[in-house]
Amino acid sequence: MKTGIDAIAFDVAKLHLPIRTLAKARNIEPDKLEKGLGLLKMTLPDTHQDAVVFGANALTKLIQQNNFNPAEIARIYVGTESGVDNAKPIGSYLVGLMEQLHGEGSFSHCDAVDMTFACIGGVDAMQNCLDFVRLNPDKKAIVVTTDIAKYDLESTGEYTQGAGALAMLITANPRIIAISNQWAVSTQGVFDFFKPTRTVTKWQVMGTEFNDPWFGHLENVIEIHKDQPVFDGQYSNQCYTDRTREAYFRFKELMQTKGSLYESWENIIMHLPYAYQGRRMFAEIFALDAEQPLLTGEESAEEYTAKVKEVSKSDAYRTFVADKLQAAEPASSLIGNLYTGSIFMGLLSALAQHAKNGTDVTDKKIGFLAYGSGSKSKVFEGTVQKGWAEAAQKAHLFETLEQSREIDFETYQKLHKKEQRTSIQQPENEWVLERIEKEAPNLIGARYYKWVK
Ligand SMILES: CC(=O)CC(=O)SCCNC(=O)CCNC(=O)[C@H](O)C(C)(C)COP(=O)(O)OP(=O)(O)OC[C@H]1O[C@@H](n2cnc3c(N)ncnc32)[C@H](O)[C@@H]1OP(=O)(O)O
Repeated sequence: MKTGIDAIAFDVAKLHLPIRTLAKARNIEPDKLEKGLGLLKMTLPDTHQDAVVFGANALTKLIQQNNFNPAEIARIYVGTESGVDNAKPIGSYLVGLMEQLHGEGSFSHCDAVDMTFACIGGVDAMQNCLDFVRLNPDKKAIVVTTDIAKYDLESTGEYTQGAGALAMLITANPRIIAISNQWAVSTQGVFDFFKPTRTVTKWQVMGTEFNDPWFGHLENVIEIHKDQPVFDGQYSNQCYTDRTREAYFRFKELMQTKGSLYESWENIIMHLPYAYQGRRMFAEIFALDAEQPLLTGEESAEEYTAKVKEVSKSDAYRTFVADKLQAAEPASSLIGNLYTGSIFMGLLSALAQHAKNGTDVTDKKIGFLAYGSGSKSKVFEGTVQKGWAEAAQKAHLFETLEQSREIDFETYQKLHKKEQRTSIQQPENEWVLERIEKEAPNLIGARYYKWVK
C-alpha cells in the first residue's frame, strides 16, 4: 500500500524586503546575495502574526480547499522551532483555533503534538504520520510546518530570513507523492545553530521588574527564550554537508543502488535555508557518486576542498543543477528560510514549475535530503502520483507570492525590533493574534487569536 502526501496548502508572510534594499543598507554587494546565494526577497511577519497564525492559516486552507470533515482527521503533528510556549504546543493552539471555526469539541478526537529538531522537525512529523497511516490506512493525518526564521540585525543570517507555514494531508493512496518506507539517517550532537534559553539579570513583565522566587538565590537571574539563533554560518554549512553526505550514502547502501543514486532521481529536494544552499552543498556528493568518481579520497584536505570547488564550477555540474536541483529553488528565492517548511516548499516549487512547463513527472522518483541543525539529516525518496499537476496548479504558489507587499528598510527595522505597533497590511480571511494576556495571574502569557473575515 502507498502512503504519502495527498494535499498541500501554505501561508507565507505577505510582507517582504527586497534583498537589494538590504544589501544597500548593509553595504553588501547585491550580486553576492542574488547571484551567489540566490536571494531575491525576504518575507517578514506583520505585527498580528506569529508561528501559530501561519500554521492556523495553512491548516484552515487545507481543510477548506479539500472540503473535509474534522471527524476524518486523526492527528495534527506540527514541526516547528518557533514554539510560543515551553509546555503548550502549537498543535494545542491549532486544535483550539480550528474549534473556533468548526464548533466546540469538533477536534477533540484528534491527537496533536509538536516535534522539534531545528529544520528537520517537519520531516520527523511526516515520517511519524506516514507510519501511523501505514498501520491505520483508513485514517488521515495532517502535518503542519510553521516557523519564523528571524536572525540578528547585521548578522550573516539576516539576508536569509523568511516566515510561513505549510499544511499537508498524509493518507493512503495519496494524490501527490507516495513516500517509500526506506529512510537513512545521520545524526551528531553539535552546536552549529541553536536557540538556547538565555540567562539575563533582570526580567520585566509589563515594564515592571520583579524578583522571581525561583531564581532569587541567583541574584534575580532568570532564563528567557530569544527568537534569534546562536549560530556559526560556515560551520553550519560543514555540518550540513557532512550529515547529508553520510545519510545519502547510507541510503544508497540501503537501496543497494548500483551506479549513481542521484541519476535515478528526476529532482533532488534539499533543505534550503536560502535558494542556492542545495546546489552549493551537493557538489561533493555529485563528485563522489559520479559513474567515474571525481574524488579518490586520497587527496589532502586542501586538495579535496579545491577539487570540490572546481567540480561545483564545472559545466557538467551546472547542467546537473539545472536538471535536478533548480526546480526547487524559485520559491525559496522569493520567500527566504521557512526552517521546517523549506523542504516541502521546495517540493511545491518543483511541482509548480513542472506544471507550468508542461513536463509530466507522474511516476518519476524524487530524492529528498533533509537537514536540521544540531544536527541530523534524513534521506528518503518518493514517487510522484497522478494528481500532482492538479494539486500544483490549485496551489497558485507563484501567483500568491507575486502579491507580496514590499516594505522599506525603516519599516523592516521597526518590525524586527518589535517597535511597529499597528498592522502594515490589514488582515483579510485569516487568523490574527488578538492579544497576549498580561493581567489575569492564572493566564499570564496566554495567546488569543481570532479569525478576521
Ligand atoms: C539554519 C538552517 O536552516 C539550517 C541549515 O541549513 S544550517 C546551514 C546553513 N546555515 C545558515 O543558513 C545559517 C545562517 N546563514 C549564514 O550564516 C550565511 O548566510 C551563510 C553561511 C549561509 C552564507 O555565508 P556568507 O558568508 O554570506 O556567504 P559565502 O559562504 O561566502 O557565500 C557567498 C557566495 O556568493 C558568491 N559571491 C560573492 N560575491 C559574488 C558576486 N559579486 N557575484 C556572484 N557571486 C558572488 C561566492 O562566490 C559564494 O558562492 P560559492 O561559494 O558558491 O562560490
